[in-house]
Amino acid sequence: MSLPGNGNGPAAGDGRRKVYVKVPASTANLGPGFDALGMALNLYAWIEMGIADRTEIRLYGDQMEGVPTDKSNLVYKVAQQVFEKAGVSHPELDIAMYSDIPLTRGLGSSASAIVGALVAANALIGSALSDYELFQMASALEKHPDNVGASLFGGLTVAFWDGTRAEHIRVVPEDRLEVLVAIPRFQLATEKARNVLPAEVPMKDAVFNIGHASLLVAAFCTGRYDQIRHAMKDALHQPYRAPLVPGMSDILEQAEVHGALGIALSGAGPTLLALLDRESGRGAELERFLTDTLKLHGIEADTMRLKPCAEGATVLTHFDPHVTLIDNIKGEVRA
Ligand SMILES: Nc1ncnc2c1ncn2[C@@H]1O[C@H](COP(=O)(O)OP(=O)(O)OP(=O)(O)O)[C@@H](O)[C@H]1O
Ligand SMILES: N[C@@H](CCO)C(=O)O
Repeated sequence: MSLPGNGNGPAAGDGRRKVYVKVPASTANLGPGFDALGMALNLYAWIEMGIADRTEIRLYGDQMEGVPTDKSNLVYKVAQQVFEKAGVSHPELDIAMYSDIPLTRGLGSSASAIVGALVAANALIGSALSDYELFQMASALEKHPDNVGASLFGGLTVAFWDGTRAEHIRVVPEDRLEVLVAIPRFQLATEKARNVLPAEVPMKDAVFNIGHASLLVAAFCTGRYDQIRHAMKDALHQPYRAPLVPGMSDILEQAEVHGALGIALSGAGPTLLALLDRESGRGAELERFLTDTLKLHGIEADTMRLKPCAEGATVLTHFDPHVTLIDNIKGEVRA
């Protein structure tokens, strides 16, 4: 993380209650589990929220460029939905947010904002809504349950949303599973990456994905990581999205030769996400392969070594309302 220095806005010193939420990034689909599988990652955003006389929204970190600071902000709007559902009114909010999750890259930034806002607003009103209700709201807002399920509950989530209800089961991957992401230095909005998908798919492709997604879940549940290379294949979205990410097809074809247990487009992209066995010792080779291949296709990318995160969004009780959000986070990182 790269935290800014001090002087990032006023400390919460008016004596009113503030709540703090830490929410993980997420990767969706994991190849074949389109709109169904999600995994929380140890890359985070933090939200501070309090009731105020006048709305103020402060955004910190390198990842917030272009995000509005008025009442059109997603966090503000989602918080209002929580209050409305709970039958209370708090039109003015003091919100601060710091995020290490890159925007519009396929690492669930919008889901982190939605989930962080839901959990923070709910905490502010004494947890009037259940986690199940928050999950229904999150899935309806994001229009698919994969990223929001992972950010809310942590671990690997297997979920559906049928347009009116969402259900999920959480599985915690073993410790030896590591994640390597290559994040191209360009943004790809989910909306754009969904618009290239066909409205209908051949039955054989649907059957292909049901088998592969099912095998992938079974591989996670049983620790049969040798099956991930076979299971993490997709016929429903990656073939259509490949032209949006130059180099992606070569990477999907060859990453296992360079040490990946499996590889996929992360969410709607453009990030590519490889799973690794910690004991393989091949992380550096794989990292080179990913960045070199993207570079061959004219794409600069940054890599991050991550891990699955077992915990979902968490209300932090140890943050001090008398210092800034940034100072609280710095304290947490040091702790
Ligand atoms: N902290 C935030 N506050 C307000 N809005 C945000 C925040 N983070 C993300 N967003 C909104 O979400 C948009 C990005 O959502 P999008 O679904 O395109 O990408 P993503 O969530 O990063 O990727 P993916 O869904 O593929 O994992 C941003 O352009 C912004 O409008
Ligand atoms: N399942 C979604 C995740 C992106 O938010 C997609 O692939 O479009």
